[in-house]
Amino acid sequence: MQNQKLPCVLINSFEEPYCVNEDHVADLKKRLNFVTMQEFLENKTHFGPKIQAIYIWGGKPVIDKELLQSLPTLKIIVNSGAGLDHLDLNLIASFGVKLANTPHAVTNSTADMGMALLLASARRILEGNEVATSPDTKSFSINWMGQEVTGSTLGIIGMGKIGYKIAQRAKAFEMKILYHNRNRRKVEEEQAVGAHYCEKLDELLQQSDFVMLVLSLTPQTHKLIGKRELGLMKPTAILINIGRGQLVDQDALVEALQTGIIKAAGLDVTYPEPLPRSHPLLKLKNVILTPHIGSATHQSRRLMMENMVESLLAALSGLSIPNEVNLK
Ligand SMILES: O=C(O)[C@H](O)CO
Repeated sequence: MQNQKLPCVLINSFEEPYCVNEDHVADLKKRLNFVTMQEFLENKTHFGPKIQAIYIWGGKPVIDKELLQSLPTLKIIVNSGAGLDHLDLNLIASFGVKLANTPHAVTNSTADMGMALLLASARRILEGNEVATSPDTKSFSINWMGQEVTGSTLGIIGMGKIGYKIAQRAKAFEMKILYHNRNRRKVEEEQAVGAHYCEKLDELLQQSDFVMLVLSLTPQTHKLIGKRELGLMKPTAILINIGRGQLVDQDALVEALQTGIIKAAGLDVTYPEPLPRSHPLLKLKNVILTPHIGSATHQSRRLMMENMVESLLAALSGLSIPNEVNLK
Protein backbone atom coordinates (compact mmCIF):
# COMPACT_ATOMS: atom_id res chain seq x y z
CA MET A 1 0.00 0.00 0.00
CA GLN A 2 1.32 3.44 -0.87
CA ASN A 3 1.93 5.70 2.10
CA GLN A 4 -0.62 8.30 0.96
CA LYS A 5 -3.34 5.62 0.95
CA LEU A 6 -2.85 4.72 4.59
CA PRO A 7 -5.66 5.99 6.81
CA CYS A 8 -4.80 9.38 8.22
CA VAL A 9 -5.16 9.33 12.01
CA LEU A 10 -4.99 12.30 14.36
CA ILE A 11 -3.07 11.54 17.52
CA ASN A 12 -2.21 13.86 20.39
CA SER A 13 1.54 13.24 20.25
CA PHE A 14 3.99 10.44 19.66
CA GLU A 15 5.07 10.35 23.29
CA GLU A 16 2.01 8.52 24.57
CA PRO A 17 2.07 5.32 22.49
CA TYR A 18 5.77 4.91 23.25
CA CYS A 19 4.73 3.57 26.63
CA VAL A 20 4.46 0.13 24.98
CA ASN A 21 7.74 -0.11 23.12
CA GLU A 22 9.40 1.39 20.10
CA ASP A 23 9.05 -1.74 17.92
CA HIS A 24 5.33 -1.75 18.41
CA VAL A 25 5.07 1.93 17.57
CA ALA A 26 7.21 1.40 14.46
CA ASP A 27 4.81 -1.37 13.42
CA LEU A 28 1.81 0.90 14.00
CA LYS A 29 3.42 3.64 11.96
CA LYS A 30 3.69 1.21 9.02
CA ARG A 31 -0.03 0.50 9.22
CA LEU A 32 -1.35 3.99 9.89
CA ASN A 33 -0.38 7.46 8.85
CA PHE A 34 -0.33 9.35 12.15
CA VAL A 35 -0.61 13.12 12.27
CA THR A 36 0.16 14.74 15.60
CA MET A 37 -2.04 17.46 17.03
CA GLN A 38 0.82 19.91 16.62
CA GLU A 39 1.28 19.00 12.92
CA PHE A 40 -2.46 19.34 12.42
CA LEU A 41 -2.66 22.75 14.13
CA GLU A 42 0.27 24.02 12.06
CA ASN A 43 -1.38 22.98 8.80
CA LYS A 44 -5.12 22.60 9.30
CA THR A 45 -6.07 23.23 5.68
CA HIS A 46 -3.78 20.43 4.49
CA PHE A 47 -4.62 17.80 7.12
CA GLY A 48 -8.24 18.76 7.95
CA PRO A 49 -9.82 17.12 4.87
CA LYS A 50 -7.57 14.03 5.11
CA ILE A 51 -8.08 12.87 8.68
CA GLN A 52 -10.42 9.90 8.88
CA ALA A 53 -9.84 8.80 12.45
CA ILE A 54 -8.84 10.17 15.86
CA TYR A 55 -6.87 8.08 18.27
CA ILE A 56 -7.43 9.18 21.90
CA TRP A 57 -4.78 8.16 24.39
CA GLY A 58 -5.09 9.19 28.05
CA GLY A 59 -8.00 11.51 27.31
CA LYS A 60 -6.19 13.46 24.56
CA PRO A 61 -6.75 15.08 22.17
CA VAL A 62 -9.82 16.78 23.61
CA ILE A 63 -12.76 16.37 21.25
CA ASP A 64 -14.78 19.57 20.91
CA LYS A 65 -17.09 21.09 18.34
CA GLU A 66 -14.37 23.20 16.76
CA LEU A 67 -12.15 20.15 16.18
CA LEU A 68 -15.00 18.09 14.75
CA GLN A 69 -16.00 20.94 12.44
CA SER A 70 -12.48 21.08 11.04
CA LEU A 71 -12.44 17.35 10.14
CA PRO A 72 -15.06 16.84 7.39
CA THR A 73 -13.91 13.30 6.49
CA LEU A 74 -13.70 12.00 10.07
CA LYS A 75 -15.33 8.57 10.37
CA ILE A 76 -14.31 7.20 13.75
CA ILE A 77 -12.87 8.13 17.13
CA VAL A 78 -11.10 5.29 18.93
CA ASN A 79 -10.62 5.75 22.65
CA SER A 80 -8.03 3.97 24.75
CA GLY A 81 -9.61 2.52 27.87
CA ALA A 82 -13.14 1.78 28.97
CA GLY A 83 -14.24 5.07 30.55
CA LEU A 84 -15.99 7.58 28.31
CA ASP A 85 -16.65 10.35 30.84
CA HIS A 86 -14.23 12.72 29.06
CA LEU A 87 -16.23 12.53 25.82
CA ASP A 88 -19.42 14.34 24.78
CA LEU A 89 -21.25 11.40 23.21
CA ASN A 90 -24.14 13.51 21.89
CA LEU A 91 -21.73 15.87 20.18
CA ILE A 92 -19.87 12.99 18.51
CA ALA A 93 -23.15 11.42 17.40
CA SER A 94 -24.37 14.74 16.00
CA PHE A 95 -21.40 14.72 13.58
CA GLY A 96 -22.27 11.18 12.42
CA VAL A 97 -18.91 9.97 13.71
CA LYS A 98 -18.54 6.45 15.16
CA LEU A 99 -16.88 5.75 18.50
CA ALA A 100 -15.07 2.67 19.82
CA ASN A 101 -13.29 1.98 23.11
CA THR A 102 -11.29 -0.91 24.59
CA PRO A 103 -13.38 -2.33 27.44
CA HIS A 104 -11.97 -5.88 27.27
CA ALA A 105 -8.29 -4.97 27.14
CA VAL A 106 -8.29 -3.28 30.55
CA THR A 107 -10.34 -5.81 32.51
CA ASN A 108 -7.65 -8.00 34.06
CA SER A 109 -5.08 -5.30 34.67
CA THR A 110 -7.61 -3.04 36.39
CA ALA A 111 -8.98 -5.89 38.51
CA ASP A 112 -5.40 -6.73 39.53
CA MET A 113 -4.88 -3.09 40.48
CA GLY A 114 -7.97 -3.14 42.68
CA MET A 115 -6.65 -6.19 44.52
CA ALA A 116 -3.17 -4.68 44.76
CA LEU A 117 -4.56 -1.55 46.45
CA LEU A 118 -6.79 -3.64 48.69
CA LEU A 119 -3.91 -5.83 49.88
CA ALA A 120 -1.47 -2.94 50.19
CA SER A 121 -3.94 -0.87 52.22
CA ALA A 122 -5.01 -3.78 54.41
CA ARG A 123 -1.42 -4.77 55.23
CA ARG A 124 -0.07 -1.17 55.28
CA ILE A 125 2.62 -2.08 52.78
CA LEU A 126 3.82 1.48 52.07
CA GLU A 127 4.19 2.37 55.73
CA GLY A 128 5.84 -1.01 56.35
CA ASN A 129 8.32 -0.27 53.57
CA GLU A 130 9.15 3.05 55.24
CA VAL A 131 9.71 1.34 58.56
CA ALA A 132 11.86 -1.41 57.03
CA THR A 133 14.02 1.03 55.06
CA SER A 134 14.22 3.92 57.53
CA PRO A 135 17.80 4.97 58.43
CA ASP A 136 16.67 4.74 62.05
CA THR A 137 16.34 1.01 62.80
CA LYS A 138 14.65 1.77 66.13
CA SER A 139 11.34 2.09 64.30
CA PHE A 140 11.71 -1.45 62.88
CA SER A 141 8.90 -3.58 64.24
CA ILE A 142 7.50 -7.00 63.46
CA ASN A 143 4.28 -5.80 65.04
CA TRP A 144 3.34 -3.62 62.09
CA MET A 145 -0.31 -4.60 62.28
CA GLY A 146 -2.86 -4.62 59.49
CA GLN A 147 -6.23 -6.10 58.64
CA GLU A 148 -6.74 -9.73 57.63
CA VAL A 149 -8.08 -9.96 54.09
CA THR A 150 -8.97 -13.65 54.12
CA GLY A 151 -12.53 -14.15 55.31
CA SER A 152 -13.38 -10.42 55.36
CA THR A 153 -16.28 -8.82 53.47
CA LEU A 154 -15.75 -7.04 50.18
CA GLY A 155 -18.43 -4.73 48.80
CA ILE A 156 -18.07 -4.17 45.07
CA ILE A 157 -19.93 -1.16 43.70
CA GLY A 158 -20.24 -1.65 39.95
CA MET A 159 -20.37 -5.29 38.88
CA GLY A 160 -19.44 -4.96 35.21
CA LYS A 161 -16.57 -6.82 33.59
CA ILE A 162 -13.91 -5.47 35.98
CA GLY A 163 -16.11 -5.81 39.06
CA TYR A 164 -16.75 -9.45 38.22
CA LYS A 165 -13.04 -10.15 37.74
CA ILE A 166 -12.45 -8.63 41.18
CA ALA A 167 -15.09 -10.93 42.62
CA GLN A 168 -13.30 -13.92 41.07
CA ARG A 169 -10.04 -12.83 42.68
CA ALA A 170 -11.72 -12.12 46.02
CA LYS A 171 -13.24 -15.60 46.01
CA ALA A 172 -9.73 -17.02 46.04
CA PHE A 173 -9.14 -14.97 49.19
CA GLU A 174 -12.21 -16.60 50.72
CA MET A 175 -13.84 -13.19 51.03
CA LYS A 176 -17.56 -12.73 51.50
CA ILE A 177 -18.65 -10.76 48.42
CA LEU A 178 -21.46 -8.21 48.33
CA TYR A 179 -22.22 -6.15 45.26
CA HIS A 180 -24.39 -3.26 44.19
CA ASN A 181 -25.10 -2.64 40.53
CA ARG A 182 -27.73 -1.07 38.30
CA ASN A 183 -28.72 -4.56 37.18
CA ARG A 184 -28.52 -7.75 39.12
CA ARG A 185 -26.21 -10.39 37.62
CA LYS A 186 -27.56 -13.81 36.59
CA VAL A 187 -27.97 -16.19 39.52
CA GLU A 188 -25.40 -18.61 37.97
CA GLU A 189 -22.87 -15.77 37.75
CA GLU A 190 -23.51 -14.79 41.37
CA GLN A 191 -23.16 -18.40 42.49
CA ALA A 192 -19.92 -18.92 40.57
CA VAL A 193 -18.17 -16.31 42.73
CA GLY A 194 -20.43 -16.52 45.78
CA ALA A 195 -21.61 -12.92 45.41
CA HIS A 196 -24.64 -11.54 47.23
CA TYR A 197 -26.61 -8.73 45.55
CA CYS A 198 -27.40 -5.69 47.70
CA GLU A 199 -30.23 -3.78 46.11
CA LYS A 200 -29.57 -0.98 48.60
CA LEU A 201 -26.15 0.64 48.55
CA ASP A 202 -26.45 1.46 52.27
CA GLU A 203 -26.64 -2.23 53.14
CA LEU A 204 -23.36 -2.89 51.30
CA LEU A 205 -21.65 0.10 52.93
CA GLN A 206 -22.69 -0.95 56.43
CA GLN A 207 -21.54 -4.54 56.10
CA SER A 208 -18.29 -4.32 54.12
CA ASP A 209 -14.73 -4.36 55.45
CA PHE A 210 -13.52 -3.19 52.04
CA VAL A 211 -15.58 -1.09 49.63
CA MET A 212 -14.32 -1.11 46.06
CA LEU A 213 -15.55 1.45 43.50
CA VAL A 214 -15.48 0.00 40.00
CA LEU A 215 -18.18 1.97 38.24
CA SER A 216 -18.23 4.51 35.43
CA LEU A 217 -18.57 8.19 36.10
CA THR A 218 -21.95 9.52 34.95
CA PRO A 219 -24.22 12.30 36.24
CA GLN A 220 -25.93 9.57 38.35
CA THR A 221 -22.72 8.30 39.95
CA HIS A 222 -21.02 11.69 40.47
CA LYS A 223 -20.09 11.92 44.21
CA LEU A 224 -21.99 8.71 44.89
CA ILE A 225 -19.87 8.33 48.02
CA GLY A 226 -20.26 11.43 50.17
CA LYS A 227 -20.27 12.29 53.87
CA ARG A 228 -23.45 10.32 54.57
CA GLU A 229 -22.22 7.19 52.77
CA LEU A 230 -18.78 7.34 54.43
CA GLY A 231 -20.58 7.67 57.76
CA LEU A 232 -22.40 4.41 57.11
CA MET A 233 -19.14 2.50 56.64
CA LYS A 234 -17.42 0.66 59.49
CA PRO A 235 -14.68 2.66 61.28
CA THR A 236 -12.36 -0.23 60.33
CA ALA A 237 -13.38 -0.14 56.66
CA ILE A 238 -11.07 0.61 53.74
CA LEU A 239 -12.27 2.38 50.59
CA ILE A 240 -10.64 1.46 47.27
CA ASN A 241 -11.32 3.57 44.17
CA ILE A 242 -10.21 2.31 40.76
CA GLY A 243 -13.07 3.98 38.84
CA ARG A 244 -12.93 7.77 38.71
CA GLY A 245 -12.03 10.32 41.38
CA GLN A 246 -15.35 12.15 41.07
CA LEU A 247 -17.26 9.08 42.28
CA VAL A 248 -16.27 10.26 45.76
CA ASP A 249 -16.73 13.61 47.48
CA GLN A 250 -13.03 14.11 48.10
CA ASP A 251 -13.42 16.73 50.87
CA ALA A 252 -15.72 14.37 52.75
CA LEU A 253 -13.21 11.56 52.22
CA VAL A 254 -10.34 13.63 53.63
CA GLU A 255 -12.43 14.43 56.71
CA ALA A 256 -13.46 10.78 57.14
CA LEU A 257 -9.83 9.65 56.95
CA GLN A 258 -8.61 12.36 59.31
CA THR A 259 -11.27 11.74 61.94
CA GLY A 260 -11.38 7.94 61.88
CA ILE A 261 -14.82 7.66 60.28
CA ILE A 262 -13.14 5.06 58.05
CA LYS A 263 -9.76 3.41 58.49
CA ALA A 264 -7.94 3.94 55.19
CA ALA A 265 -8.21 4.43 51.44
CA GLY A 266 -6.42 3.14 48.35
CA LEU A 267 -6.97 5.50 45.43
CA ASP A 268 -5.83 5.01 41.85
CA VAL A 269 -7.98 7.96 40.79
CA THR A 270 -8.56 11.44 42.23
CA TYR A 271 -9.64 14.86 41.05
CA PRO A 272 -7.76 16.57 39.69
CA GLU A 273 -5.00 14.27 38.47
CA PRO A 274 -2.37 14.89 39.62
CA LEU A 275 -3.48 16.35 42.94
CA PRO A 276 -1.86 19.69 43.89
CA ARG A 277 1.18 18.90 46.06
CA SER A 278 -0.43 20.75 48.98
CA HIS A 279 -3.54 18.52 48.93
CA PRO A 280 -4.41 16.99 52.34
CA LEU A 281 -4.73 13.48 50.84
CA LEU A 282 -0.97 13.55 50.17
CA LYS A 283 -0.26 14.08 53.85
CA LEU A 284 -2.29 11.19 55.24
CA LYS A 285 -0.47 8.00 56.26
CA ASN A 286 -3.66 5.96 55.89
CA VAL A 287 -3.95 6.68 52.16
CA ILE A 288 -2.22 4.95 49.27
CA LEU A 289 -2.27 6.92 46.03
CA THR A 290 -1.27 5.67 42.60
CA PRO A 291 -1.29 7.71 39.36
CA HIS A 292 -4.32 6.24 37.51
CA ILE A 293 -2.41 3.11 36.46
CA GLY A 294 -5.23 0.56 36.43
CA SER A 295 -4.52 -0.44 32.84
CA ALA A 296 -0.78 0.23 32.94
CA THR A 297 0.64 -3.20 32.17
CA HIS A 298 2.58 -3.91 29.01
CA GLN A 299 0.03 -6.58 28.09
CA SER A 300 -3.04 -4.38 28.53
CA ARG A 301 -1.57 -1.34 26.85
CA ARG A 302 -0.49 -3.36 23.82
CA LEU A 303 -3.92 -4.96 23.59
CA MET A 304 -5.59 -1.56 23.93
CA MET A 305 -3.62 -0.26 20.97
CA GLU A 306 -4.30 -3.38 18.93
CA ASN A 307 -8.02 -3.15 19.69
CA MET A 308 -8.02 0.52 18.71
CA VAL A 309 -6.36 -0.21 15.39
CA GLU A 310 -8.78 -3.09 14.67
CA SER A 311 -11.82 -0.86 15.34
CA LEU A 312 -10.34 1.94 13.28
CA LEU A 313 -9.54 -0.22 10.24
CA ALA A 314 -12.95 -1.91 10.41
CA ALA A 315 -14.71 1.47 10.44
CA LEU A 316 -12.69 2.74 7.50
CA SER A 317 -13.44 -0.42 5.53
CA GLY A 318 -17.16 -0.13 6.26
CA LEU A 319 -17.12 -3.36 8.32
CA SER A 320 -18.82 -3.98 11.64
CA ILE A 321 -16.73 -2.21 14.29
CA PRO A 322 -15.38 -4.25 17.22
CA ASN A 323 -16.06 -2.52 20.56
CA GLU A 324 -18.26 0.12 18.97
CA VAL A 325 -19.96 2.35 21.55
CA ASN A 326 -23.70 2.70 21.02
CA LEU A 327 -24.24 6.46 20.69
CA LYS A 328 -28.03 6.28 20.40
O1 LIG B 1 -11.02 4.14 31.33
C1 LIG B 1 -10.12 3.32 31.51
O2 LIG B 1 -10.18 2.17 31.09
C2 LIG B 1 -8.88 3.76 32.21
O3 LIG B 1 -9.15 4.71 33.16
C3 LIG B 1 -7.92 4.33 31.18
O4 LIG B 1 -6.75 3.68 31.21
